Amino acid sequence: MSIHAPVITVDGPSGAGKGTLCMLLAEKLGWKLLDSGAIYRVLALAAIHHGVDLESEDALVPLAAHLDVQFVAEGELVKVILEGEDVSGELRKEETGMAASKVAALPRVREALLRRQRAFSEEPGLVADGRDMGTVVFPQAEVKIFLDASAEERANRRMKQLQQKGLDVNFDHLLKEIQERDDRDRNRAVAPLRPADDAVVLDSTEMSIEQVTEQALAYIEKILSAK
Ligand SMILES: Nc1ncnc2c1ncn2[C@@H]1O[C@H](COP(=O)(O)OP(=O)(O)OP(=O)(O)O)[C@@H](O)[C@H]1O
Ligand SMILES: Nc1ccn([C@@H]2O[C@H](COP(=O)(O)O)[C@@H](O)[C@H]2O)c(=O)n1
Repeated sequence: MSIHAPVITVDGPSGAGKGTLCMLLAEKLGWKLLDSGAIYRVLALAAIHHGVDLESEDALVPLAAHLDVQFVAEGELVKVILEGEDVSGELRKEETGMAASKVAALPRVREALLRRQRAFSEEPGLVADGRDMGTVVFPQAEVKIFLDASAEERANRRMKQLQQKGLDVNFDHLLKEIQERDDRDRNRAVAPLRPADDAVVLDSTEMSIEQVTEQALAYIEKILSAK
């Protein structure tokens, strides 16, 4: 029997649909949600605002350890406040994701953010979205899902998402950025993006959001009812 609050981890590459799936799962189960990518993105923004080099591990570690950030729920949305400033818009930009993947490649930076991520785990349970949730942050998680999709499909989804925000985007440029970020996330020395040994892999390339949610829920129910 587990002595900690139950955790469901959802890892995978950028644009696979992790955030969408995690939000729906957390809503259905009434569990907490951790968007760990947002923490790396906030750190990257803090570094940029303070003129800190994104590759300087020595300068980034204290910034990570004392990150002054609040996630404020406002209806369906979460406002992100960094050092008193609302950075919610800036946070979701593609360039912020790219900067986040640079700071996320540094081992001591990841170490400095571990406790902050684990603190999200509380009753009745947590749905954790990221790259290393099942392998490093919550290795004891009851359910581990690795959500994948082809790079082309992910770029296509991102393009539609940005177009809905009224932005003019180029598919080839987005695909190149996604591949560059994947490459950095998969090949870094610490906590590289990969499925945990005990994760189920869901390939969502040909699946709708509803189909992904249905399959994930069926898997979660199967595992949790057997515990
Ligand atoms: N199965 C799906 N079919 C079509 N579109 C999808 C699917 N899942 C998610 N999407 C859409 O793809 C876009 C990216 O999804 P989402 O933000 O959930 O991905 P993510 O894996 O969390 O990405 P990131 O790691 O970069 O934050 C969103 O616009 C979302 O609505
Ligand atoms: N557990 C995690 C989560 C994220 N990252 C890095 O942050 C970048 C941004 O993540 P998004 O999910 O918000 O797109 C991502 O590319 C990773 O480099 C991470 O390393 N570990």
